[in-house]
Amino acid sequence: MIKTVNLTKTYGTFTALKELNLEVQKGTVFGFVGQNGAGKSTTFSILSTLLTPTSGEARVGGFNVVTEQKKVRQMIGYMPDFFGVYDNLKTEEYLDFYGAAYNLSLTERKKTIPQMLELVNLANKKDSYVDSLSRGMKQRLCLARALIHDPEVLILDEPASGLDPRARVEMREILKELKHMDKTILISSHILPELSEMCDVIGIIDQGVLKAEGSVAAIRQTLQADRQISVTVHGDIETAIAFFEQHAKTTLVEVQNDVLSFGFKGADQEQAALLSEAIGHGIAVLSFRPSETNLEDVFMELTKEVELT
Ligand SMILES: Nc1ncnc2c1ncn2[C@@H]1O[C@H](COP(=O)(O)OP(=O)(O)OP(=O)(O)O)[C@@H](O)[C@H]1O
Repeated sequence: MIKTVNLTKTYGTFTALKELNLEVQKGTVFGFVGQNGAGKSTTFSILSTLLTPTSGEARVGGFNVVTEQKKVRQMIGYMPDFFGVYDNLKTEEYLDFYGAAYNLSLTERKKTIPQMLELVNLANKKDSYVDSLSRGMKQRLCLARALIHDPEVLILDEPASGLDPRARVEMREILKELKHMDKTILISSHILPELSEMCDVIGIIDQGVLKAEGSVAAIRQTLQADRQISVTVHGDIETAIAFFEQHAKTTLVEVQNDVLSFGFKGADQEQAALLSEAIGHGIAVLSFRPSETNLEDVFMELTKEVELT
């Protein structure tokens, strides 16, 4: 549904986005994670046809975002990170205005607008002025606006930013509903747990470069992030210390209260092999426990790498 090939955007000598290659399948919820300035909004603006790439290509539903803008715009609903609302309009009028802008007939608007207001939990606010709405409500109204022409693809730039925890939960529930409606959703955030829960695939971007892409579990595995392994043995701990110290994939072996721990860099398979080797060496392993790498650690690991280069 969405494909970018070597997508690049430069501002003068500054590269905001560097050779981004993305592929998002229909019906997928894709989470774009990165710190401020990583290049998320730049990517979303290009996909929404609002910004022209310097080089490379981007397609939505097979249509080129530069040469087939009209077709792309019909396919997407875009919710920018900063949005303006027309304060002197009532919510229903506001959606009517956008519906008309998308060439929906009066009959279509009369049918669609109540459905959209229902979907974003604003049915009881249809006669309220936009400026009387809370931030969370305004954000949901903008989501309804992005949905007014029933687009197949939704591009949501930090839809939960600035919302209190309750409003975030509400937003998340609406997005779950949209997922069930088989929309393809691209959503950005710098808050990882929020995305990991509701996205099928996550892409981590840093300084314009896509550092990793895949399911949360796959990202952890591909990165082979350093993990900490704790081992307890029955009997001779000295042999175990010597074994783990000489092993090529372990670092910083230490013992505390009869628990041996060390750093380990390797994939799951190699970790399993290490345990077999230890047993093969006659070490009576009682427990062998790797620490859980959470998404936050993965993210920190990735961005640390970039700072070092
Ligand atoms: N018009 C512009 N001129 C020059 N630099 C720009 C312009 N727009 C964006 N940038 C720079 O490009 C980089 C990427 O910005 P972008 O807005 O895509 O980041 P982001 O990941 O969306 O961050 P945020 O979460 O803060 O919105 C930033 O360093 C930003 O300062």
